[in-house]
Amino acid sequence: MVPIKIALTKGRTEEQVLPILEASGIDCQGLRNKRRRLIFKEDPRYEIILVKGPDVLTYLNSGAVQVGIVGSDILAEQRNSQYAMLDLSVGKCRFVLASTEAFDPHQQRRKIIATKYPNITKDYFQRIGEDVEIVKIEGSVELAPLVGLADAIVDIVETGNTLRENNLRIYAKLMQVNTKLVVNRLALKQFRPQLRVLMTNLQRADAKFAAMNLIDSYAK
Ligand SMILES: Nc1ncnc2c1ncn2[C@@H]1O[C@H](COP(=O)(O)OP(=O)(O)OP(=O)(O)O)[C@@H](O)[C@H]1O
Ligand SMILES: O=P(O)(O)OC[C@H]1O[C@H](OP(=O)(O)OP(=O)(O)O)[C@H](O)[C@@H]1O
Repeated sequence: MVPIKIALTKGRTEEQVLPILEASGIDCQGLRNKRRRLIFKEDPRYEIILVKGPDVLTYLNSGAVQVGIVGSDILAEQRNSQYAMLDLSVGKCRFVLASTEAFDPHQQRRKIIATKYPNITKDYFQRIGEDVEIVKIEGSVELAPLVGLADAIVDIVETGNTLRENNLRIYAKLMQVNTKLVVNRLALKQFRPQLRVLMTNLQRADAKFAAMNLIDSYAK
């Protein structure tokens, strides 16, 4: 049987999804002890490759992989047209507009907004009918309004710690984010029975984790 190829986003997503992959019955020994390896074939049903988030759709669209596991922030930013088939309960956070106390959301001057996500930012300001200048930066986004690079930022917030520790506050909530399983359109036909098994098992494993996390969060 030809294995299904899965592009898994390296880093935070990989760490959060790994227990779900294992609980779904996929052999992840290799991923657990990966060192610098990037391809994992321990489970004969799957070939898992580790890629940067923004590259997941490049692999998926080219047909190099059939399945991608990636944050909905990246899918929205890249205006994905493949099928996001499964919502996982991990990677949950949200997009916000944030800045210092001194920021005036109604300022007359055209605002400068710093972000890692220019399309999401553009779409948001278009929706509310405001023309802004967007400055794309690659990380530590919270710095931008503190050092005068921008008036405000559009970024991801999970716990709110990064905003708090940098004396920033939220001015608007844009959208929710979570990790998704995306499937290449062609693969849906070619790998239908195998994809059914993968998705059913993942959904079940994810539901179990979500329930356990819910109980833990209430029991704290
Ligand atoms: N603070 C957060 N809490 C929860 N999920 C997050 C958070 N930040 C990012 N994510 C989600 O996890 C994915 C991966 O985040 P990660 O921080 O590993 O990526 P990155 O910062 O873009 O990558 P890199 O560190 O390689 O530049 C994001 O695409 C998003 O879906
Ligand atoms: O609300 P919190 O729980 O504090 O999480 C929010 C932070 O997490 C992300 O940054 P990341 O850790 O990916 O670092 P980066 O600055 O390199 O993007 C995001 O860009 C925020 O800075």
